[in-house]
Amino acid sequence: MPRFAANLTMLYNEHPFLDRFAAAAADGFEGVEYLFPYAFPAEAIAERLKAHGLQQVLFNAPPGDWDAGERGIACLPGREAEFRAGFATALAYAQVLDCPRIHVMAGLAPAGVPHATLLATYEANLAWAAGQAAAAGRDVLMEPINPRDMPGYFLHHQAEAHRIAQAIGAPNLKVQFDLYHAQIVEGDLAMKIRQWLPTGRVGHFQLAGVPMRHEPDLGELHYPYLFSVIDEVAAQCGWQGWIGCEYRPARGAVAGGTSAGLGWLRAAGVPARG
Ligand SMILES: O=C(O)C(=O)[C@@H](O)CO
Ligand SMILES: [Mg+2]
Repeated sequence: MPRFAANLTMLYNEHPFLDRFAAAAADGFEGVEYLFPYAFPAEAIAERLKAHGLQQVLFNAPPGDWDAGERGIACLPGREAEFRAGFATALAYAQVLDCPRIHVMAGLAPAGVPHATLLATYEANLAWAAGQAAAAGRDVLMEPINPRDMPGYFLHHQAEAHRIAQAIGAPNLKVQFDLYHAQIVEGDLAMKIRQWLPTGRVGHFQLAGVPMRHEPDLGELHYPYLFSVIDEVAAQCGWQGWIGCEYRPARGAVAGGTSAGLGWLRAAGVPARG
C-alpha cells in the first residue's frame, strides 16, 4: 500500500496549525505536507515533526502575493529575482525540515503575454531551481492544476509538465501527479499512472474525492483500485514516494471532523496510532 501524508493546510483545520502535527500522527499518518511553512520558524516545525515521529514530505516555495490572488511566480517575466530569493528561502526551510521535495507553483498566465514568453520564463526558473536543489539533495516539483479550482493557472496537463521536465533534463525536476486535478482535466487515471510512473519523473501523488474535493471515498473515483495500480506499477519500477491527502474533510465543520472521515485510510490498511 502507498504511504500517505496528511496535508495540514486542508486537514485538521479544527486545530491551530502547529497542533495539526499531533493530530495527524495520532490518526496514523507517517508523513505531512502543507502549502507554506513561512509563517513559523523552521525550528518550531521541526520540533513538532520530531516530537510526533513524522516525516516532512513536501511544501511549496513562496508563491508571490497569495492574499492578492497570486498562485506562484515561476512563469512571470520580470519576477526572476523574487523567484530566486523565494526559492532560496524554501531551500533553507527544506534543510531544517529535512524535506526532500519543494513544489514550485507556475503562476497565473497574465493577459497579453505570449505563451512562448511565459514558457521560456518558467523553464529558465525551473532549470535554475533544479540546479540549486540538486546541490542540496532536493527535488523540485511542478503540478498541473485544474482550471475550475484555479482559473488561468499556467499548467493544466500531466503531459505538458512531463514534456517540460524532459526538455530541461534535470533528474531532480519532477511532476506532482494530483489525482484530483488530473481526473477533472484528463480522466483515464489508471492508464495515466501506468504511463507516467515508470518514467521516473513522478515525484509525488496527491488525492481527493472528485468533484467536491472531500474525502477520497466520496465521489466518482474508486481509490482502492487506483492504490492497487500505484502499488503494482511502483513495485515494477521501484518508485517509493508518498500520496498527499489534500482534501477538505466533509465532516471538518464538526469537532474531530478530519478524524471522523478517515474510514478510507483504515480500509487502506493504516491503523490509528494515538
Ligand atoms: O492545490 C493543489 O492541488 C496543490 O497541491 C497546491 O500545492 C497548489 O495550490
Ligand atoms: Mg495538489
